[in-house]
Amino acid sequence: MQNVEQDLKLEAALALLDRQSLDAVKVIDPQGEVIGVLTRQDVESAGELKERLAREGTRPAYRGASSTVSDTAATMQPAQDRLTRVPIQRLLDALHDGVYITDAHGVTVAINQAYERITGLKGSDVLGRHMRELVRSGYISKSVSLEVIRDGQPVTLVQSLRDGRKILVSGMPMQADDGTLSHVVTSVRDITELLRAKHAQEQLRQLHSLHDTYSVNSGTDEQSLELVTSDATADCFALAERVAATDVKVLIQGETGTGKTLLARYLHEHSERANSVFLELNCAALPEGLLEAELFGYAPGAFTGASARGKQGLLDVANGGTLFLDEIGDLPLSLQAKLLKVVEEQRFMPVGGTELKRTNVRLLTASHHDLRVRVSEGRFREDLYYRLSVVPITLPPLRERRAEITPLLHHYLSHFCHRHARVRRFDPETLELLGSHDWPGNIRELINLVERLVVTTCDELITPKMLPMECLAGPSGTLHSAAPSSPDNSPDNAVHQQQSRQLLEAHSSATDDLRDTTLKEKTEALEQQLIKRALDSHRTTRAAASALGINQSTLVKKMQKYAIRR
Ligand SMILES: Nc1ncnc2c1ncn2[C@@H]1O[C@H](COP(=O)(O)OP(=O)(O)OP(=O)(O)O)[C@@H](O)[C@H]1O
Repeated sequence: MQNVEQDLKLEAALALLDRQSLDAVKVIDPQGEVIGVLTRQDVESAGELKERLAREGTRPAYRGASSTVSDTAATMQPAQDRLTRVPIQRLLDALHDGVYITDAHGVTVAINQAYERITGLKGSDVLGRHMRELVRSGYISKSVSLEVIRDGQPVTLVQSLRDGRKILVSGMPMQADDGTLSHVVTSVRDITELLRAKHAQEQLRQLHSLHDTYSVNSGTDEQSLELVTSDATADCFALAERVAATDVKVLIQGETGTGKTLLARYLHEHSERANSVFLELNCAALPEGLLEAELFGYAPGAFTGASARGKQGLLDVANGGTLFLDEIGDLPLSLQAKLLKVVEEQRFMPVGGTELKRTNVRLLTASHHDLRVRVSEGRFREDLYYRLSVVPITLPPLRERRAEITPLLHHYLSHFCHRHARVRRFDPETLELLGSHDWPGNIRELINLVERLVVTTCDELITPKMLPMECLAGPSGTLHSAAPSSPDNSPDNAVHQQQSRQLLEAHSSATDDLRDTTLKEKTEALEQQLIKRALDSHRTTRAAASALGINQSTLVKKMQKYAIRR
């Protein structure tokens, strides 16, 4: 804070701004009312003003009253005697930002040239008119001045002009000496370009964050399009290649893990949109509200907790590219109606929005449900089904394309050996067992198992005893197990693994001897062997029972039944 007592000419006032690194100077009229604010940016345009003043021989002077100069603003009073030589309008016109001044009642008393340039409104349209009247007659969409008068506080907001440009409007209340409101000074800045740059930045940010949530197209994806095919799937990929270049909607059906997403990427990468974005959204993964917001985006402050900036929907972000909607059969009916509009008109309404948005996106969809059944159950719109399934492709489960199992095992073994720097190979018997496994989780299950075997085994050779129990159950069901279908490292699974090893060993020695016996007898023989082994390797019946996954009393009963002693 400092006091200014000396006379200051206009140039000196501007220099003061510069020299003292002030951000703004308030300009006060002869009656002591603040009628303008010179910002640092205005100093830049002051050169032009000075030149003009010099040309006209005007040497305006300002007197710094015994007023306070803060770090950010200096208050100066025009010298009464020389005021007539300082046309305030000229000062306002020198500003780069638009200025709009009303009195305390909201009647327009001054605007500058920049305001006319930015808004396209003329002084003759607004001077002397009340803001309410201007809003009513449509000259101005919203009056910041009226808000400042109502609240007695500065107000800043972004307004849209009819030509789409955005302006930042900041209204400041100006007080008279007695503390009452005297004027409202509003500055107006065209921020269209600034917003455009910010928007681009925000789009980029959202795209980056999408990488974490969704699969965004990336040529470096390790699993991208490294295909193992057999006759059963080669036809699917050939068909995909034929239709990829067109924009037709493809509905991919198949069990989980059969490669639906991979096929969708394949379609995208063989299409003309290959250089644009590929986004994937799993419609079964989110509750309805969130799904709608992700897909269609929302307007700023559309609902409690919504970002004040709003959010772009995937339909927007994927504009020009491909949007893959996985598990489309789980899309709630209300959103199916909205999606139908996108399919038919390439337009959609963001949540809480007021304007329809256009999008040029190729929609690919997939479902593990039979969508026709969903339609017949009334859970999927028939019109949407036909729109989305112009070309339906069904990927068979892995058990129906067994020819792919061994190539897939080798493919992923070398992939994970490379990734984890290990050397591993499959024992032929292991390959045989895995080749006859039913793979309910399809290729994803196979990939997970291979990675797990690579990292958990110590020997180079992967033998059958290292396999989880469920993989020992061949298609004939000779050894059926209730083990969990996906491999994991839980203690439960360790028990199952141990059991499976025992079962396998028991199986190989028992099958020959028992060829002519009944299933019940075989099972009992195996059970006895397993119990004996468990008792051999554990000190107590409790530990043996736990290793077998049964409780102690069951084990004791079985020991009695088979007359097994410790
Ligand atoms: N023909 C193939 N050759 C090699 N890898 C494949 C093949 N098909 C699928 N995969 C791989 O199998 C895994 C599962 O495939 P994908 O995610 O495409 O299945 P999905 O049917 O979309 O599964 P979900 O229904 O659970 O979404 C992926 O890692 C994928 O790269």
